[in-house]
Amino acid sequence: MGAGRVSWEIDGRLVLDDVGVLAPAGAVTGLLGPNGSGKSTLLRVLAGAQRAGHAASPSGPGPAMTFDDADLAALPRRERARVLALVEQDAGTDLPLSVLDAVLLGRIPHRSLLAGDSDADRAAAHAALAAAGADELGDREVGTLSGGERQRVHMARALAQQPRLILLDEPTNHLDIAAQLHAMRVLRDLAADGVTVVAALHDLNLAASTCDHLVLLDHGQVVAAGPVAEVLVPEVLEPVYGVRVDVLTHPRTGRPVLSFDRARDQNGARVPPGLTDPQT
Ligand SMILES: Nc1ncnc2c1ncn2[C@@H]1O[C@H](COP(=O)(O)OP(=O)(O)OP(=O)(O)O)[C@@H](O)[C@H]1O
Repeated sequence: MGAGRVSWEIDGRLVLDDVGVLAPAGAVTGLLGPNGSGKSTLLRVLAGAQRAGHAASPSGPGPAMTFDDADLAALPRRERARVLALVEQDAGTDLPLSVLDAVLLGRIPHRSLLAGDSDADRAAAHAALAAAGADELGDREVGTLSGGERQRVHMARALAQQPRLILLDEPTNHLDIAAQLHAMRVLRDLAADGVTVVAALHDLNLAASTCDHLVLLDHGQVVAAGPVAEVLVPEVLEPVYGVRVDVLTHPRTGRPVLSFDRARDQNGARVPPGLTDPQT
């Protein structure tokens, strides 16, 4: 996925300031950043689903995001849904909908407008539920599920959509540790099948263990982007998050493992972020 430049204004405030995102195909890209840095807004703008606010200069004309050279925002909704799935944070529903029916919604872009669910649609929905670790929930009503169960169902709906680009907003925030690892495995498998995966994540260690590529936002701007080993370093993270960061190396995987502490000097006084001495 290649992005042009995205600027977005809400209530007169620039919440995305000339943001460009490149997400390699067949890779898991982690979208990182502190609260309010613009991750959810960016994902929704890229998916054409952002309702509040409007595009702003200085981005100027041109597509916000291209996928296989097509301007995704310009695609008709139905066509876009054949390419792209968005898994939103806490996307609740008040409809009395069974889990299976909720997952079958992901099949709509792939069938003719008046057709009902085919056997193939049902098979795809059951396969998606199984892949998301939710195969026992099919008969439940979505509104009765726990947060983690609902999160698996949202993932299953997106998998049933069989997208080539999947955008996920905090896909693991309600999941227990085993389910988190399972969800990230699912994303890695999608990437191995050639799907472009972009996931907003708060857990930097989950990003370290799973992602190939990272984009770090701060105050609506991209402050770092690149391979995991280049972005998850104290010089980049400390000024953005305002904490002290130590980076170790995982003995088995060789990937970074991060430890965090409040930034302090030798006397125990708090120091401005980014000024910690890596020797202490
Ligand atoms: N509907 C809205 N009305 C006003 N401001 C909004 C609206 N939606 C988002 N914002 C503001 O835009 C900024 C970016 O919000 P966004 O939700 O994209 O951040 P985020 O990085 O996803 O945050 P978090 O990690 O807390 O989920 C924030 O300052 C937020 O308050």
